[in-house]
Amino acid sequence: MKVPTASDDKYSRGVLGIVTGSTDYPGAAVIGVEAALRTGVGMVRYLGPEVPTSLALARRPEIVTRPGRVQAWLLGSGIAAGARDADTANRLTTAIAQELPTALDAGALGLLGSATGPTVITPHHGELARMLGIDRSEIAQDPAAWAARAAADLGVTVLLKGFRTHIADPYGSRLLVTSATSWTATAGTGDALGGILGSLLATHSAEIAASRGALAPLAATASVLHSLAAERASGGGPFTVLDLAAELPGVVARLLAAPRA
Ligand SMILES: NC(=O)C1=CN([C@@H]2O[C@H](COP(=O)(O)OP(=O)(O)OC[C@H]3O[C@@H](n4cnc5c(N)ncnc54)[C@H](OP(=O)(O)O)[C@@H]3O)[C@@H](O)[C@H]2O)[C@@H](O)CC1
Ligand SMILES: Nc1ncnc2c1ncn2[C@@H]1O[C@H](COP(=O)(O)OP(=O)(O)O)[C@@H](O)[C@H]1O
Repeated sequence: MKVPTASDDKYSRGVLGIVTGSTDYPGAAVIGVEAALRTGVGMVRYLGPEVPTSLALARRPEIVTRPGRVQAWLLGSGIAAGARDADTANRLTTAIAQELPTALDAGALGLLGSATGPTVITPHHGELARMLGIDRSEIAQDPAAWAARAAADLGVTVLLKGFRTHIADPYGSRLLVTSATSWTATAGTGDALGGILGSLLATHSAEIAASRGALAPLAATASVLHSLAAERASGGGPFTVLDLAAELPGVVARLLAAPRA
């Protein structure tokens, strides 16, 4: 995690561009924006249709909803692959063409073929099965092996979600994050993970530019932050996604204060 210094400003810390949410799934935009801001980023530029834009602004007036320079992108949560409006399709292709560090989720996973920049994909088992043209049960039998194979075949960093989250990259990194609580299996928690990951990509764009090998540890860090925030939000019982997001600043502070091994 990157700690701001006295010489930083909102731009030097990193700006995250977010193209998520739709008229059908506006909540995904709100969740991703909330999680990104609470993980710590210089600025969020949210670009989307009117309904999710209004909802995101109502919850988080600090976001900027005009296009402009960013250091990383989070694309696709809450966007149905087959039902993109022309503006959304245009925003997605424009973002991908910039070749910046990018997290591809949900409805943007199908754009992987045009993503030539440093890319992390964040599928659940059903989405990875669809991408690879295999049955979901095959992935469930050996998710670590399928994450590794997808990373090698697709040439990107893979974060395969589930109770166990497997992270693999084409350069040999293999990381595993086990969820602290299965109360996390609730709608929208994946959208929050996207926001956390996007925030880390934006604040570490220089490290990623120096080496795409930086993506896997950042993806694992996002997953750890997500799991710890879920554990705190849960306290042994159910929680909502915004409860998880509310725990993120405390989780970050606690990890930064912990002595390093
Ligand atoms: N508040 C909001 O705005 C929210 C918006 N959201 C947005 O909704 C959109 C659709 O996302 P989605 O994951 O619900 O459906 P989709 O990718 O079409 O998968 C369909 C098939 O895949 C499987 N499958 C599904 N989940 C699985 C799993 N965890 N692990 C394993 N397999 C799984 C299952 O297949 P089956 O069981 O039928 O074989 C299922 O029928 C997406 O844009 C997302 O961001 C959500 O985040 C919720 C909150
Ligand atoms: N049984 C489980 N126990 C703990 N965590 C889980 C479990 N199932 C899924 N998760 C986590 O919950 C999140 C679900 O993400 P996703 O499937 O994309 O859902 P959504 O699209 O509704 O946000 C992921 O972070 C995943 O790792």
